[in-house]
Formats: sequence, C-alpha cells, structure tokens
Amino acid sequence: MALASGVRFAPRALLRPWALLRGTTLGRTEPAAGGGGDGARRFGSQRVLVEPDAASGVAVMKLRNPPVNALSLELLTELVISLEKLENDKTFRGIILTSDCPRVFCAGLDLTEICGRNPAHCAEYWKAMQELWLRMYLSSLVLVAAINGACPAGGCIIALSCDCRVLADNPKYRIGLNETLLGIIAPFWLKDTYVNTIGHRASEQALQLGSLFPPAEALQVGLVDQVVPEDQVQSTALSEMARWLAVPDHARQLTKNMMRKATADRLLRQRDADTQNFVSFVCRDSIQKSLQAYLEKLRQRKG
Ligand SMILES: CCCCC/C=C\C/C=C\C/C=C/C(=O)SCCNC(=O)CCNC(=O)[C@H](O)C(C)(C)COP(=O)(O)OP(=O)(O)OC[C@H]1O[C@@H](n2cnc3c(N)ncnc32)[C@H](O)[C@@H]1OP(=O)(O)O
Repeated sequence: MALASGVRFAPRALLRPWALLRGTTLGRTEPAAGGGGDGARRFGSQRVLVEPDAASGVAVMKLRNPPVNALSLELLTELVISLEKLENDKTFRGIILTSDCPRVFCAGLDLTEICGRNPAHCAEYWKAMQELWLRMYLSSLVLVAAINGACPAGGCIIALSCDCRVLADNPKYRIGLNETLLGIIAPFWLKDTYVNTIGHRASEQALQLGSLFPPAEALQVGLVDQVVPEDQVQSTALSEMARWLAVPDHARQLTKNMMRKATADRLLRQRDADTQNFVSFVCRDSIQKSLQAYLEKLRQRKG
C-alpha cells in the first residue's frame, strides 16, 4: 500500500485470500439499478457490495452477510479484497462503509467460526480478523462508517478502524466492546484502538463492564462523531467524507500514519503470539462452553 510519498502502510502479509473465494462472485461488475456510465457501475462479491462513484472518488461499501453481518471468514476475506481493489484504483479517495442488512451494522465475530472448531481453523480465522483490522486501520483512503444498525464487539472494531463514525439515532443501535459479557477478552490491539478513540479511563470502564452505548452516550463518550436521524446517516456520511477529502491526500495520509502506526506496529510485532493467545484462549473448554451458551441464548431469543 504505497503512498504518493513512497511511505508504505501495512505490509502485504495477507493469507491466501483468493483461495477462500471458491464459489463466490468477487470481481463481478454489473450496472447499478438505473445506472449508466462508469461511475454508476457496481462490483463486489457475495457478501460485500461496492457502489463506486468515480466522479466523486467515493465508493459505498455495503456489508451483506445476512441476517446480522457476522464476520465470517468469507466476509473478512471479501472485505480485505474489496478494500485492496479500491486502494489500488487511483480513482478512489474514500469509502463509506455501511450495512445492507436491516437494523444491524455488524454483529461482530461470527461465533460459529470459533465454536466447536479446531485450533487450525480458529488460527486462520483470527489471522483474517487481524488482517482486516490492519488494512482498515492503516488504509490510505478515508473511511467513514455509516452505522445504520447495532454495532457490538467486532462490529465496533470495524467502525473504530474508520476515520469517522456517523451513527443512526435509534436506541436499539448500540455500539461498544461487550466481550467481557461473553466471557472473552478484547485483545491488546483492540484495547489500544479503544483507548486511542475514547481515552484511557473511559476505555477501562467500558471494557471491563462490556458497555454497549446507545447513540447519545456513544456520542458523549466520543465513540462516534455524529448521531443523526436514521434517514440522514448516508447524507451525513457523505458530508463528513467531503470534509475529510478537502484535505490534500498526502498530508492527511502521512498524518494518519503518524497517529496510527505505533498501534498497528505493536500487533505486527506480536502477530503470531496474538494468534496463539487467541487460539489457546478460545479453545479452552470453559470458553467453548460459555460461547456455546451465548450462541444458544441468541438463537432462543428469537421468536
Ligand atoms: C487473552 C487472549 C485474547 C483472547 C481474545 C478472545 C476473543 C476475541 C475478543 C474480541 C474480538 C471480538 C469479539 C466478538 O465480536 S464476539 C461477538 C459479539 N457479538 C455479539 O455479542 C452480538 C450478538 N448478537 C446480537 O446481539 C444480535 O444478534 C444483534 C446483532 C443485536 C441483532 O439482533 P436481531 O434481533 O436482529 O437478530 P438475532 O439476535 O435474532 O440474530 C439473528 C441470527 O443471527 C445469529 N447471530 C447473531 N449474532 C451472531 C454472531 N455474532 N455470530 C454468529 N451468529 C450470530 C443469531 O444466533 C440468530 O441465528 P438464528 O440461527 O437463530 O437465526
């Protein structure tokens, strides 16, 4: 990911993303409904819909992994590939990330990827999660999260990796890192991202309590930058994007790198150890039992 200045952001350490996409439609380009010219063509994959607007240099990237946009291995991989595709296309300067699933931005880790799975699978899954975070956190593009639904845990990680967050004003759309309530622990790089966003004391409290903030509180604590009526999320995200794009790219990119590099480097230095910690932690019998119980509770809640 080379910048105009030659500075590189995240190393291209990615897994084998293409290998994961057997049977998906990534790379397909089709005209958007009612669309005509190049700027109206959309592309994407099964789980990530990209609506590029070449004229403005902004693409809207929609998560569509129903019912709740849980971060499956496939979704993580498709997100990385779509992001990379836009970053490599000089037409684009910004991405608005939003959800195509009603009422949910992203439900976080797909718990079925870590419940009852073998250590090798959990490791592969966690590496994909690390990779997406690194790519997003250090992206040279402006990323604006248009949060149009609930945004717990891993969903919040995705939002926190963006440069700016606009949340729809609906009390059901809570955002935060609720890991402790599931009996799991946010890894250090996620904790760092939280601290970088809302400060140490607020993070200490929110992480231990597993707080999920309703919109007004999320705004107050600094977890999101704007709270607006639901029908204004997209337009507000576009206005925010315009504000960020008014800054010359090279200056903004280098500043972003200066602010975020140390946090990302910390994970890069300990990536294997972090993966091992994750695997040995989630594969413990006690953790498997509590994750299983949580999933069961979610399934029963329905109906
Ligand atoms: C020291 C070592 C370090 C170790 C590190 C360890 C762990 C890593 C730590 C942190 C990283 C991040 C962790 C996570 O992200 S964990 C996931 C946390 N997510 C949640 O708690 C959200 C759970 N979901 C909900 O609250 C709700 O579903 C919702 C998002 C608010 C939406 O509500 P709604 O009413 O619209 O939907 P349903 O609840 O009816 O759900 C529909 C359907 O989806 C299934 N589902 C929901 N969430 C998940 C999920 N995260 N994974 C998998 N499946 C999920 C739910 O069971 C329903 O399924 P069904 O089969 O009944 O249709």
